[in-house]
Amino acid sequence: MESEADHTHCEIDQIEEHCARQLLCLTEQRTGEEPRYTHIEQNEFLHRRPKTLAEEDIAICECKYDENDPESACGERCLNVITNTECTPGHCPCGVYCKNQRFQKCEYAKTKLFKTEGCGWGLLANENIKAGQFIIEYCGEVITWKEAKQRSHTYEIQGLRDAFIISLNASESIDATEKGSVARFINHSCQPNCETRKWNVLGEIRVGIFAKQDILAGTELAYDYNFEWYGGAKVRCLCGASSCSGFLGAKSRGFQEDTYLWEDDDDRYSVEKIPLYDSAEDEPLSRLFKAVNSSEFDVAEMMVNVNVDSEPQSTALVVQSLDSVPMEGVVMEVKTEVSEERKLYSENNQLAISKKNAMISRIRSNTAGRNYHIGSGSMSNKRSKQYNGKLKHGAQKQVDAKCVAALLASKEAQEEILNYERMKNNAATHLESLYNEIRPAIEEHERDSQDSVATSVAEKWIEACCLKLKAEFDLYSSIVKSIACTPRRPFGQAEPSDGNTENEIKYLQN
Ligand SMILES: C[S@@+](CC[C@H](N)C(=O)[O-])C[C@H]1O[C@@H](n2cnc3c(N)ncnc32)[C@H](O)[C@@H]1O
Repeated sequence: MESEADHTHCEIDQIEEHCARQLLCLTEQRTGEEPRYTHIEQNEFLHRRPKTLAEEDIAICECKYDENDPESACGERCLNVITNTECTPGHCPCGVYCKNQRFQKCEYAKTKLFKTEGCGWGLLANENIKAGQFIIEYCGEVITWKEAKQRSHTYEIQGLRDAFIISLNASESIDATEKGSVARFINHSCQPNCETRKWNVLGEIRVGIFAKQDILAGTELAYDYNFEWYGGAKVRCLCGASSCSGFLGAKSRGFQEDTYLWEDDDDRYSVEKIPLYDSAEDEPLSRLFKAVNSSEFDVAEMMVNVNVDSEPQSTALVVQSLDSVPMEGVVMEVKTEVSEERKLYSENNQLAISKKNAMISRIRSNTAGRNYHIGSGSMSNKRSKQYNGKLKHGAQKQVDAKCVAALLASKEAQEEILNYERMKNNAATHLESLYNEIRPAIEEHERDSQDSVATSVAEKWIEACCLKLKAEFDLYSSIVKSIACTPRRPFGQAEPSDGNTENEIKYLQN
């Protein structure tokens, strides 16, 4: 049974931990080492006052404390817990025994900051953590969405490599760049052991990091950022999971629209320093730390090992090239070997195709799990040069119908191809105007981290996509048919002026 004395001990522990963290910040700031930030354990509201809960809005649960049943004092069955709402002190029937004030009382798991290989700083469990356990609150400055966009642009210009802005709700974000809790150091993994959850605490939404599974002391904590990488750098994901999506925020629009990588000139992402894992079995829970037997675990020793003795075991990392990163969305690949001496593929369509795929991707994905966003800062010249000219996997090559038609001897075949091309272009124009029409709706839903795109919007888009795909299919099948059945015009010969040139065979009609 918990007593008042236990509570006092717990508070003293928390104060000690708080002081230790402040000291760490100050020490690091003094020695000029990263990370430099101000440690806070409460969100700071920059554009408004924190909400105060009106008496009538206080959610009071029906729990009754029973000393023989620890779960009775606001455990899993508590109505407030079920609705992700913390009990209000002074109003909970369980009084001091209420276990549902974890954010308010900073009931964090013990964690430890450490230097990773390749991902900057990271956070590890400094005690065994149970599945579902609240680990820490993601604290920072609460700012408007607009301010978040401006800030991330500024950070980008300043050359800040790490992103610390997460989405709080439809119109607000938390920026932990300058001020935050140690949750700001938790790295991303495509196979994470933690997740974020939003809780209503005294009327305000707050973001917590929770364990998805039992986590042994010494294991690096990680959650799936799934963030909206609206602009700025793409960061190659170094989580090492077999299911790794290749990049941080790989599902986001920004990922598909932007084209440069931080790592190109960043020592931190030097790929030869990353250990190579041959198979999923070989893959550790964390790329950096295998699960450590907690009884033998010594954080101090490990910190030394990490900082001093961390020479890489392997000198190679298989890095997926950007070209091979799978994109969501419907793409059509047509391979035609029409001519060696003529360039049949137009790259002008790359941007448009990429944009459409990004759109489809957004419609498909549910935004509920997305946490991060980066403002739509423009790409610096330096960065844009580094990645110029690289094609992304999803941006499939497009057949230049006019070039193909010009190679054919049959005027009828030429006309058919050009006709299908016109239809395809019309469908593309329709899709383009639809994109502009529904864009505000899409963006609005993207900002709302709890919602997904409305079905009516998605249906409209899908219909236009299908029409365009059909038009493309018609065009490409016409090209394939023509190439298979119509002789080519000999190289250097003028284009046929009518359908009866010498070389022509009767064009195969439908
Ligand atoms: C919220 S911060 C995490 C703390 C950060 N590592 C630091 O040193 O302050 C997010 C940044 O960490 C880096 N990062 C996090 N997870 C990563 C991963 N799986 N692969 C590569 N970089 C990662 C990226 O630079 C990202 O923008």
